[in-house]
Amino acid sequence: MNQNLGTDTAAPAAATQAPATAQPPSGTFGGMAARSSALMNKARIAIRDLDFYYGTNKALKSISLDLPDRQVTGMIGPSGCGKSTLLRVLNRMYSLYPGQRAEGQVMLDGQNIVDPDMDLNALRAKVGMVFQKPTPFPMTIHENIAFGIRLHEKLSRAEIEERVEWALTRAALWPEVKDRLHSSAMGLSGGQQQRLCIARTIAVRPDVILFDEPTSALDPISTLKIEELIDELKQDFTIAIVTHNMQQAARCADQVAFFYLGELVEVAPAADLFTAPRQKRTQEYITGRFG
Ligand SMILES: Nc1ncnc2c1ncn2[C@@H]1O[C@H](COP(=O)(O)OP(=O)(O)OP(=O)(O)O)[C@@H](O)[C@H]1O
Repeated sequence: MNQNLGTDTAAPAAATQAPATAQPPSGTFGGMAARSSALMNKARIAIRDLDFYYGTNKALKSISLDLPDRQVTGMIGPSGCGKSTLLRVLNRMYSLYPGQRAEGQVMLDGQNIVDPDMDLNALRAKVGMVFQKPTPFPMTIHENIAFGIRLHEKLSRAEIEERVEWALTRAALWPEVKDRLHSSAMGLSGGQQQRLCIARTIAVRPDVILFDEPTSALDPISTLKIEELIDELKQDFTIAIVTHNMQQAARCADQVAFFYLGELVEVAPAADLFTAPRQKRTQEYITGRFG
């Protein structure tokens, strides 16, 4: 888990990307940006010149972006700019749909995720996804977690029990469900269901977790819990979160990427992007002039 990829497997990211190394950039940025950039870890996923097509509609245009190891990348931008499409590339969900295709490089552990030969089962064990609407399976709380573990690993019964407890604890749900593990997951509240989905995702011990607007269906208290959880989980997992909520991006993300019409306009450490964006379009978006 969490072996560093490094950036040696791919060409450097686009000019708008702050380097995902411990080296502060020289010259180009002001002192604050340089200090913040120095906080970015090495890339866990390195995206280079990625194009994506829905049939003839090009939804992503030459995207180059690093997801730093064990840090949170926030993805923001107006509706239809390609944020969810990018997440769907990172776990190859698009492969289920004929006519959808990606070109370019998305490097993880020395392999190109968009390569047709990529082993999709292995990829989905490494890259987990949490959706907008909580989607527990109609089975018990325990089975929701154990089911995925059994699919990916051969563990003894005792090891499965241990992993179930570990995942529910990491997802900050264990104290609330430990006495009702064999009740239906459908009886949990929306916020609890979303934490169950997070537990289900981390139970197979992925390296990367993708969150697609994970709190948009939740109340403010449940939202806060999920945000705190994301902050906790980044100690062990590399995280990408798509959100329409800029305060959420500012609270959760180490770096933020702003997309517009299928292009990556700018990526920077969160504090810099929200206080000193370098691109006019970013500034217009974060000040509410469009979107
Ligand atoms: N299944 C599809 N078939 C054809 N075009 C699609 C499909 N899904 C998305 N698109 C198009 O791809 C582009 C990017 O959509 P995407 O859903 O990635 O945007 P988004 O930034 O996630 O939007 P939102 O914030 O509204 O969820 C849009 O132009 C959209 O119309």
